[in-house]
Amino acid sequence: MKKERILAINPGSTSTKIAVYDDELPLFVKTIEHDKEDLMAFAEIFDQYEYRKELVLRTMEEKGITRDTLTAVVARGGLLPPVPAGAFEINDDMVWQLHYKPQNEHASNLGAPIAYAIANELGLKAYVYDPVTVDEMEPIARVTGLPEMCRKSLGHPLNMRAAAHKYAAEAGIPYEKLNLIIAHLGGGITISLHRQGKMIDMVSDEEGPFSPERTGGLPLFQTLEMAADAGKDFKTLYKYVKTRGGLMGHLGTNDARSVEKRITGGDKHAELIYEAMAHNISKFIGGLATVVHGEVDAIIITGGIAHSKMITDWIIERVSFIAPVEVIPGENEMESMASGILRVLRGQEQANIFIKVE
Ligand SMILES: Nc1ncnc2c1ncn2[C@@H]1O[C@H](COP(=O)(O)OP(=O)(O)O)[C@@H](O)[C@H]1O
Ligand SMILES: CCCC(=O)OP(=O)(O)O
Repeated sequence: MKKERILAINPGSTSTKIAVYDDELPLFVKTIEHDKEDLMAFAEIFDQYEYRKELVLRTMEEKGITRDTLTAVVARGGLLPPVPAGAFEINDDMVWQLHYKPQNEHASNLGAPIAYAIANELGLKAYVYDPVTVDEMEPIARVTGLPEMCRKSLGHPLNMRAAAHKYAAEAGIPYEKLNLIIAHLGGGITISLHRQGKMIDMVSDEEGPFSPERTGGLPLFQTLEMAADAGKDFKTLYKYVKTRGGLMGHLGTNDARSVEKRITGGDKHAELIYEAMAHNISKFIGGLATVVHGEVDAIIITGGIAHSKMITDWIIERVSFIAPVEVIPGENEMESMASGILRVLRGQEQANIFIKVE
C-alpha cells in the first residue's frame, strides 16, 4: 500500500496546532500558543490568514519536512452550513463560504483556506473531516419555543465521533449498534447523543453548561435585559459570552488546572464554581438520556478537562445511575482528522462535495 504523508492544521482561538503524519504515525504534533497581543492586531479572523499560513509552513521547515513530500492536507472544518458527517474535499465554494458567509466567526474558519492554498501549490487535494457543523439531528430535536428559531448542531463532532469509534472498538460492538452520550469538556463544552451511529441530538455551547471561558445557556429574561441595557452589536456580545463567561467570568482564568490548585489550597468560592460546572454538565447528560428513554450503553467524558479526576468524579457520581461512564481524556483532533483522511486516501471512505449556500 502507498505510504501517505498528511499535513493536519487546526487553528483555534488561542493556538494553531500543526501535525504531520506518515500514515497513522505522527512525525510531529506542535501547538503554537498565540500571544493575545499578536492576535489583537488583526481586526477580523480572516486578517490572520497570512500570519497563520506562514506559521504552518515555517513549522514544517523547522521540523525538517519538505513540502513536496506531502501527499494530502487536512484541516479542522470551520462553521460551514449544516453538513453530513465525514470527509469533505475543500473547494472554492467552501473557501468562499468560510470567508464570506460562515455560520459565525471562529478561528477554525481559517483551516480550510490555508490547507487549500498549501495543497493547490503542490497539486494535492485538501480536506476537512467532521466539521463543527456536522448535523444529524432529528426534526423533533430542532424545535424551539419560537417558530423562527431552530436549535443548531454545533459542537465537537471530530473528537466525539472519534471517541465513539474508539469506545466501540474496545467494547467489540459496532458504533451503529450503540447508544452513547458524549461530553466534550474543553475551553468550550458541548454534549451529544449518538443513537446507533447517528448524532441525533447536540447540546451546543449556546445552550449547554458553562465552560472554562463560555457562559453556556443563560436565564432568558435576564439575558434580554442585559443585552438591551448594553446597547452593543451582536459581534461584541457574541465575543463576550464566548470568552468572558464560565470560569473566566467567575474566577478570572480559563485554565481548569489553576482553578484546581486554588481549590486544593482551600478556596471555597473556586470550589463552588468548579463543582457547579460539573453539576451543569451532569444535568445536560441526564436530559439527553431521556431522548432514548434511558437506553444508554455508555457515557463518554472527553476533552482536555477529562484529564481532571476532580471534575470526572463529580460527574460520575451524578450520572452513573444512567450508564457506565468511560473517560477518554484529550481532544484527539489532530490524529482523528489525519486518520479520517487516511481512510479516504485508501478508498475506505468517500469524500463529500461541498456546495456553497448563499
Ligand atoms: N490535567 C488537566 N486537569 C484539568 N484540566 C486540564 C488538564 N489539562 C488540560 N486541562 C484544561 O482543559 C481545557 C482545555 O481543553 P482542550 O480540550 O485542550 O481545549 P480546547 O477546546 O481549547 O482545544 C483548559 O481549561 C485546561 O486548563
Ligand atoms: C461549538 C463549536 C465548536 C467550538 O466552539 O470549538 P472550540 O471549543 O474549539 O472553540
